[in-house]
Amino acid sequence: MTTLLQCLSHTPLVGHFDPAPAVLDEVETVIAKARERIATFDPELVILFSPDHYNGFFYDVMPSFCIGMAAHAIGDFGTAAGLLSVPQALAEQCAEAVLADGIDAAVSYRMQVDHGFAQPLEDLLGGLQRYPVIPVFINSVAPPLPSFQRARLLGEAIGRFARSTGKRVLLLGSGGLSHQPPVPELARVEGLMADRLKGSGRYLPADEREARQQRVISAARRFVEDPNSLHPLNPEWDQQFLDTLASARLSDLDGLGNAELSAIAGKSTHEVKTWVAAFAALSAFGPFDAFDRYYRPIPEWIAGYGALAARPLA
Ligand SMILES: O=C(O)/C=C/c1cccc(O)c1O
Ligand SMILES: [Fe+2]
Repeated sequence: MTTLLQCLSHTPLVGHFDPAPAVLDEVETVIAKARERIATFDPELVILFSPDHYNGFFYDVMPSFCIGMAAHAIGDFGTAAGLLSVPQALAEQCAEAVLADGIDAAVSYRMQVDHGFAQPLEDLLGGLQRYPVIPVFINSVAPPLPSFQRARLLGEAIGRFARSTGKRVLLLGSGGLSHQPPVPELARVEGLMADRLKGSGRYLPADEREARQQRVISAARRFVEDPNSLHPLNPEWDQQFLDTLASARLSDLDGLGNAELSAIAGKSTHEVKTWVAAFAALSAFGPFDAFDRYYRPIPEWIAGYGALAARPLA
């Protein structure tokens, strides 16, 4: 097998405000199984699609897509901090191939990433540096957002590159499903917060970082008591989305507009474009089989929480 895919929701609330032990056990079992499968696959290259949450990408320059040539994680919410092991020459070849294929992704030689990248690297791979990883950012929170179609085409281009390497490639998608945590919006803030979103938030003072995290934890507590205190989770849409991916109907999502998705499932649901890109990359290897599907709405984590694996048909 030359490729394996694992998509998984992330949430920085893990360990800060957890669901009941039975739910936690269930999720840990799902993650442990995925981790074991990945260890057996023993990837030579990992390509990780993830969003950011105004920790590394800001409105000074906000790309739709960015491929990391080097990257470091900030360690927000207690996730791992430090350098990722990015194979620079291979990442450069990836960017060349993607641009030659018609997708104008930005590149970064100093990509700053948050829990969106760090959590799957820790939980699924065992750390930031365990395997060589090319990080691929998809803007999922800062309008104007890329469309489902562009995310799919990005994924297909990266998949063609991945296939051309001849390596055992693990494709990871991090984020989603339905959710809307209290991420600030440029159109709704002014003064210091607007300035933070425009770039001064790249190096937050410790007290502001702490206050920011506490705001999210408090919002989660309120959300459990009152599901309308944030945009409600949408298990029905989440399950349909998983059906769409599992049955390889990725282009069915092309017609779903960004405003429509926000209204149906919440403004951070655009993170599912990381899953679409990962599945599109897998599709470049031919027909695939999706398996080990998991889903549960977990309000404590402000997440329609899911997992789905896939591999090429034999
Ligand atoms: O505030 C943030 O940085 C993001 C929080 C969050 C909460 C729940 C689910 C997610 O995907 C998040 O990124
Ligand atoms: Fe997120």
